[in-house]
Amino acid sequence: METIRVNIGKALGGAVNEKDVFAYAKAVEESMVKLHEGTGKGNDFLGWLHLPSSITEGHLSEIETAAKQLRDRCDVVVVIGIGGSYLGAKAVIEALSDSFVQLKGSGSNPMVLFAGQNIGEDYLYELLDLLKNKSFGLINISKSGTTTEPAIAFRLLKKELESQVGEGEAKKRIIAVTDASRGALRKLSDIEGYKTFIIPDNVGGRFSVLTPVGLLPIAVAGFDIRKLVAGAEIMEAECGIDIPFDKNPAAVYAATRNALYRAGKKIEILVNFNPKLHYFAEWWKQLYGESEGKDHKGIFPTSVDFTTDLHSMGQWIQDGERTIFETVLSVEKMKHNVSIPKDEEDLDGLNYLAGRRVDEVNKMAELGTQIAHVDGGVPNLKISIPEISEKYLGELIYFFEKACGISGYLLEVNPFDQPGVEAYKKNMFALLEKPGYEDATKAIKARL
Ligand SMILES: O=P(O)(O)OC[C@H]1O[C@H](O)[C@H](O)[C@@H](O)[C@@H]1O
Repeated sequence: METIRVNIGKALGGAVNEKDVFAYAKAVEESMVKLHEGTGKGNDFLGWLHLPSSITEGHLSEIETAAKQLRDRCDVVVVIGIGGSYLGAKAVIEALSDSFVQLKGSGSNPMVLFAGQNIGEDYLYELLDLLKNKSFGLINISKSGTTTEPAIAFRLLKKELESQVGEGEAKKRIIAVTDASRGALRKLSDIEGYKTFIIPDNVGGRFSVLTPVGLLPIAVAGFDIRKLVAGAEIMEAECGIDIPFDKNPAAVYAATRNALYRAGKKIEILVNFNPKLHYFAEWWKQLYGESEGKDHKGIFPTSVDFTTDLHSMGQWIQDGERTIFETVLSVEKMKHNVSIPKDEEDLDGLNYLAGRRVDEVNKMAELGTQIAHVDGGVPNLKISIPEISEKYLGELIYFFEKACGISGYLLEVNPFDQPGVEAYKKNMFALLEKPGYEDATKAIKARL
């Protein structure tokens, strides 16, 4: 059976060698045990570990039925959420969709839009303006149920929806995904009688794409959540505790990036040569950034879209400070076939490419870049993806989650909390004079 594959060959021979990676084998094994026995830091957030294999038929059917309810009633569905309540669905939908879906439409599928992932006033104005002539519904996602950005978006969109279709019909077009009992969104949903899905207590936001947080919007967009989960289940087995170090992709990836970090490679760049994976990298950045960046430690996760960014960031990567390494998401097979046409005049000098596929040019750009960057002192890991499909995206999701858990323990941090995120929120609430923040308001205003 074909699966995604990790190749670390081009990461070795410079800053680290095979011995340095294998030196992590024992620590990786210990990290695995901590994850599987629940004895490590943050062990009340390990629900994601067996999520793919424990999702029931009944649960998937319930999600599909709710998705159908929205699909039948709405031309547009706005998914409201931020961070882990946004990026997984956005990543998968973007990867699987036609690049011009918003202009072409998507057959019988509703258009899926996002809100609550920023506090852009113009963004919200323009969205509300668009929705005025549309039959729309809402999926409101917040694990805590108290996050400011989605709460503002929901208040605005709910009002617009109710004024368009009335309160009764609006209730049928709103689905909430939130905590079982806590938070403002839970309270509101119970009072209004919205259909709700629960985010399990033991699954943190950035590990929640395989819960209704990701699965419901993905199903609404018309994609096969069963294949996504089945792909994740394949990697749950392939990255299992019983798979030896050198055969276990999550173990090898976690060990290699930690070996590189210890050798001074402080920045990991997730590279794609396929614009459909742009948001997959955004999802990955939250996963690794929030999991590892703490106690004044952690690889800084960043991303580039090639070849686009070879014409902007390429110079820095080739020639800047040697503190970086790259992890390339390499998609093997394209969905479509476009060949370069012959031109009699050949003024652009491209006839040497006539009859060859655009993807062949892209693949040579990828190979040429790998050789150039390795020559320039940038270690290069490669993750081969047979094609972009639900199955392989599911595999990628679980692979990265498992490697992240292992890697966080190798770094000796708690990979499952994010205390640092609260600092800006406290200041923002104090500056906005939120009730309960009176002392903080006084203190922060004195500093301005
Ligand atoms: O789902 P929510 O509770 O609304 O949280 C949404 C996001 O915002 C928080 O500030 C955290 O940093 C993220 O880990 C989380 O995914």
